[in-house]
Amino acid sequence: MKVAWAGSREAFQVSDRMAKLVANDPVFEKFSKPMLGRKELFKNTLRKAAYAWKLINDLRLTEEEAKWLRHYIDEPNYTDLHWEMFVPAIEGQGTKEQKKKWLPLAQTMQIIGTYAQTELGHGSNVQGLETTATFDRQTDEFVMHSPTLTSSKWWPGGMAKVATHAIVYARLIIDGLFHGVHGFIVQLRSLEDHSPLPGLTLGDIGMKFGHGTYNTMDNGVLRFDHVRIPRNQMLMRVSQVTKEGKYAQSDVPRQLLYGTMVSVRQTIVADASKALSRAVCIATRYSVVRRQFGSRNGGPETQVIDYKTQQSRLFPLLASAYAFRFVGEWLKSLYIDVKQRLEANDFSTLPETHACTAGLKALTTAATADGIEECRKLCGGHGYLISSGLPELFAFYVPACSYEGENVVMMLQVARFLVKTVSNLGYKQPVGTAAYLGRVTPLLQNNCAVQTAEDWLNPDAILEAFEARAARMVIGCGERLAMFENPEEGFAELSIDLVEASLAHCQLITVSVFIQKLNHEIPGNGVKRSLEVLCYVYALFLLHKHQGDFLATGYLTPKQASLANEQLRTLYSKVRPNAIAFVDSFNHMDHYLCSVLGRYDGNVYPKLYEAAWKDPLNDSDIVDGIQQYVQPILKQKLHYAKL
Ligand SMILES: CC/C=C\C/C=C\C/C=C\C/C=C\C/C=C\C/C=C\C=C\C(=O)SCCNC(=O)CCNC(=O)[C@H](O)C(C)(C)COP(=O)(O)OP(=O)(O)OC[C@H]1O[C@@H](n2cnc3c(N)ncnc32)[C@H](O)[C@@H]1OP(=O)(O)O
Ligand SMILES: Cc1cc2nc3c(=O)[nH]c(=O)nc-3n(C[C@H](O)[C@H](O)[C@H](O)COP(=O)(O)OP(=O)(O)OC[C@H]3O[C@@H](n4cnc5c(N)ncnc54)[C@H](O)[C@@H]3O)c2cc1C
Repeated sequence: MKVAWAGSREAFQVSDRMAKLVANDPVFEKFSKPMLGRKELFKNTLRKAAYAWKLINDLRLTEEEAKWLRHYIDEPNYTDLHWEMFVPAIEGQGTKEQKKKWLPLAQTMQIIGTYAQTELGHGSNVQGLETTATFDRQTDEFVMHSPTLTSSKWWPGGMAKVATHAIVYARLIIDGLFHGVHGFIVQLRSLEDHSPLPGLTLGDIGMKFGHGTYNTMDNGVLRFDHVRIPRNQMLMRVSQVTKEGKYAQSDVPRQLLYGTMVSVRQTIVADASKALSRAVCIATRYSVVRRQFGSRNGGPETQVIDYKTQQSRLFPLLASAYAFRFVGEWLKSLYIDVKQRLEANDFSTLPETHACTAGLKALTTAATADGIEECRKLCGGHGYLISSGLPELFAFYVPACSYEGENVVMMLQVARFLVKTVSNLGYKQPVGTAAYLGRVTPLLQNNCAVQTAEDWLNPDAILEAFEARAARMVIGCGERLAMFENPEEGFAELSIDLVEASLAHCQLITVSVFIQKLNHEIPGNGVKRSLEVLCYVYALFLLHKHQGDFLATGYLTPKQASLANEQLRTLYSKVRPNAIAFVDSFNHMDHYLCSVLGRYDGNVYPKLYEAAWKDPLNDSDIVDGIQQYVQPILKQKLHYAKL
């Protein structure tokens, strides 16, 4: 199962080696992080990042190994933006010459980059960005300027204190004419003494949610006061500006300017299963250790994992972790394919890839963020302790619902893709993830054939149910949209339904990828049978949760919906004996989990007790402030009524 989770034996070995490397090195200790102040926390992260870079070079780690190493170090920092956004932006949007000049500098970290798109006033609406890049023909330069307070760049990671360079997105202006938003490579700091270059105001935007997690990152603010950069620092694969000030667009579609976001959204989907599996691992192990009620004749109480209600909250999350792992793997291969096509100037699959990355990013991050919080509740009161590992994980994870495309905004992008697909149905056969929309007639006419709970243990029945629900919701939206004279007005009016239809479409993708995975790639019958159980749990849990959609679209009868729920309860009993094996298969080490409740050895209570004594408040019996503020109250002998 560890191999099935990792994707291959080689993938398992690489990640396992890196997990052990990090866990066994005292530099990467992280248990004391929540006790550090901001400055110490930040410096500590800089130290770890520098040490990691040294390891990567000394041990000659491959790109894959280096990614895993950074993952297990488990502290967001400037290198994430450098590797995940700055470098890919140059790769995807730079010309050959630009790549030749900038990539070697970035790949050896002689320069450190960030991605400066969002502004104080605009994040989702990229076309609304206000920063200007005005071409000056006399000097062959762009003048970068922040004309308003709301045009201040706001959020870019690593920008406040570390990055030497940034890809800055700004409105291109030539001779007073606006030519849309483009990316520019801008140097921010001196490579000699790290001071901000003249004309730039740079700072940190302040503390963020949680304590020890995202505050290791220096998210920054940046303002330009007429800062000049050479013309050849505009990323020019999509559009070019000549030294005469002529603006030209190549055959490459403008959407490629958004290409870096497609790449990172894909990574975010692949990473969702890491965060969810981590929370599920903690909650499952603890649910086996924790006992409440049910003791008879002085015997042990019941393990809380044996309560059906605990199972009904925990096991769907376990199944979701596996579903997200497989859909992440699938999306990665879709992305690798589109990347190769884009390099060869084939842009045909970009719209579908954009819809998949946007929608699955929204689906997986929302479910993971909610799932982590559910795991905290599944651990009762102890889940609220930092030493459970869950509060910090939650604080680290929740911004994923906002960054790289706010989730609702992303679902609306999926909706645009679906509406377009439906309106083209007469003359363009949909392919890939939208292929089912080409079979609307049977999907709209046929109803579910399930008659017994057992009948739900059938991938075809499940797939058809999810296809019919998505098709009926999408087509329904399409029909209502057609009644509006102004399509944009209609889209806005129906946006709530469109977001729900997009979710149905994305859930269909996750369910069908899980089913495909079972059909083709699982080594070992035992592993395959166990994963089948999780696949059914995932699908029937979604069906139960969204049964309103399945019933309202008329595909299911109430009886069939209740048979699905009956089968789901039976499936929980099949998951129970393997629950620990399922979470051990994630291969999460204690160092990575950083959780007393989720320890591999299950030795929870002594370690919980021990961890409490490490709190700085327990350094002495009488702490600072007691004599000054508590003792006087005790000694005054005043009755509150007399105050
Ligand atoms: C603990 C951690 C430890 C270690 C980590 C270790 C390793 C790290 C590993 C991974 C890192 C992973 C995650 C990162 C971690 C943290 C986050 C850090 C950084 C975060 C960065 C950011 O957030 S950067 C800013 C991101 N901003 C956004 O996402 C903005 C969202 N808005 C948009 O995308 C667009 O503006 C819009 C799509 C909403 C609308 O665009 P608009 O210009 O108005 O265009 P439309 O008219 O709607 O569309 C025009 C057509 O273009 C199509 N389109 C839109 N977007 C794309 C696209 N991306 N690709 C292709 N096509 C696109 C659209 O569909 C339209 O097409 P038509 O055919 O209909 O014309
Ligand atoms: C931790 C973190 C790190 C980040 N790092 C970076 C970075 O490195 N570089 C960078 O450039 N940016 C970064 N960002 C910024 C991030 O990309 C934006 O915050 C994100 O894209 C959301 O945009 P917004 O803040 O403008 O949200 P808004 O769009 O203002 O969202 C507010 C609300 O409005 C709703 N809404 C907006 N538009 C619509 C619409 N058309 N229809 C319906 N509802 C709508 C949203 O659903 C949401 O509920 C980071 C953000 C965070 C939290």
